[in-house]
Amino acid sequence: MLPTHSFLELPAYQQLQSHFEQIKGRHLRDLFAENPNRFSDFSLQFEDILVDFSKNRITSETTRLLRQLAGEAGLYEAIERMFSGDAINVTENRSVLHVALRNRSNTPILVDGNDVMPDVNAVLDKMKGFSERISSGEWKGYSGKPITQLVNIGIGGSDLGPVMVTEALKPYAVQKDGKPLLDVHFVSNVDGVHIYETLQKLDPETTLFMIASKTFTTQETMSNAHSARDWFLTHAGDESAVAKHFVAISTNKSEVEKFGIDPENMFVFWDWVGGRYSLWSAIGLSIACYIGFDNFAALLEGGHAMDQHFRNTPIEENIPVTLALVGVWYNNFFGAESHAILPYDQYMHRFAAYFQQGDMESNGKSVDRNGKPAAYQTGPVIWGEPGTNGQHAFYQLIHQGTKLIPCDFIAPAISQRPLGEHHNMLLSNFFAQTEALMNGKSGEEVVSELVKSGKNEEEVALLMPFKVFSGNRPTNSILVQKMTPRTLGSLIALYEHKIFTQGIIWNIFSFDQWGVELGKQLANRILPELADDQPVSSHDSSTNGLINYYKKLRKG
Ligand SMILES: O=P(O)(O)OC[C@H]1O[C@@](O)(CO)[C@@H](O)[C@@H]1O
Repeated sequence: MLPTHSFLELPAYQQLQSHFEQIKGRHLRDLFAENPNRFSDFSLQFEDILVDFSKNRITSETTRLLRQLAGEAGLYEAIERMFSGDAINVTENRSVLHVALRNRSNTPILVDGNDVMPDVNAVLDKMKGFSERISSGEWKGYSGKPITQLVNIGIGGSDLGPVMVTEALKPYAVQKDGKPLLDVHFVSNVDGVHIYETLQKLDPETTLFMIASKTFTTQETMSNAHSARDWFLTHAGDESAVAKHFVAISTNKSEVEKFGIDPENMFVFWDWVGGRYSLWSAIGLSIACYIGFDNFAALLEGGHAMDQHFRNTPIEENIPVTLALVGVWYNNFFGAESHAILPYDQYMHRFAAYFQQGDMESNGKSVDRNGKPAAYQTGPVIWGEPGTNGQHAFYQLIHQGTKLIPCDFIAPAISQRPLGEHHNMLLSNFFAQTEALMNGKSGEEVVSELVKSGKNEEEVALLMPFKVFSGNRPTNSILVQKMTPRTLGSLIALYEHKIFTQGIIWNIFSFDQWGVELGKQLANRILPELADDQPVSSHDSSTNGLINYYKKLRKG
């Protein structure tokens, strides 16, 4: 087992507790007033990515103590252990090497004494060749037509990454006659609606299904894959056509063969790739086909550049570590329970959803690496929607609610789709919201506005309390020049390493996910009970009652 610390007993934790008592009441307005260089003192840059963390309730003493906390928690050693291929995923006895998938400098990375890079590069070459055969039209379906529709069938990490990236990089889609060559679809939910609605849009002669599953045993994915295969065969008629329209992406060759996919059409990855960290692997095949392999390679390059930044940059300039530490500050000292990711970029509309799995499946743990219950908060609830939509949905709570919601605002300086004043309007909101959250609006300002608007004394007295904004609500602003494949790759890797850093500080195992097993086990137990209309009594009264009511209702 790893030599591990107890978070609460770290000297820096105890110093941070007293520091918190000293500064928790400081207002950001005052922190900015006392340091005209606050923006430059609390901003970091990586390539074209500017990270402004000055609108956080921190001082230079806060960052000093937080960095000390990271050192005491063994962060530097932990980073080296990950990059060196040590089996840091202890409970599954696996390495954690999504960084190898994008290791474009090809330095050897050893797992059990073997350099994994030749295998990584062989799969990338196979992905390149396949994506080029699809985009050139060389790959033909059973009736001799080229492929124009891709369907990725997967869930969790076998879905969320490809969805997020193909949406975020839609402007980079391979084009034919002025529009995207490929329609890309994603089926994930076991709800029959999902596969049904997708199949309605497909031409079996020109559709290719990618069955993406690390284990190739996930109930949702295998059910959807079989339904897709059945649908396909009703049109194609002949089993031999399957090979032209189904490929598999998995670590499990025997299950792929059992499904009936030719191993030649299998794109492999390895157990040292976590599902939620797998978009860089063959799981990214739909991405590589949709945006072209060169753009997929640029995504990898961006991730690799951030890996090198994370591994080699001193903590004071280290962006993933900085964002991780600021998150620990709110999570463990201010008691914040969630963290909002708010991209001011409609193409990035699935970015927060992606990191719901990335962060919450990694750090949603309550037992530390010594197997002891964690007597402190660990991973936050991750949520978010694109701006400006969120402003019309939940910003009321962020501005005037009783909860502290640390927020990451993300925006590109250059729009992929410039149109009149739209981008300036978007960015004016991006800038205004963090300014408003920081400054708020005082009672005096509210009174003066109300008087100016003609309200009488009684109306002013009535309205004032409801129109005051306390401000002092913390945000990070991440401003990139343009959301290119490289920039997106760096941004994703940035958040991955933030999650890693927080896991080390909280002394938890971030790369297993035992918490997803119980629900699946119980569902597998209940499924056969639903096969007939006999009432059940093997559960608690609620579950029995619900199942029996379902059986009654479904009769119509
Ligand atoms: O890729 P697969 O093996 O089908 O797993 C899908 C998803 O299921 C999990 O919930 C694990 O069971 C996620 O960790 C994973 O990304």
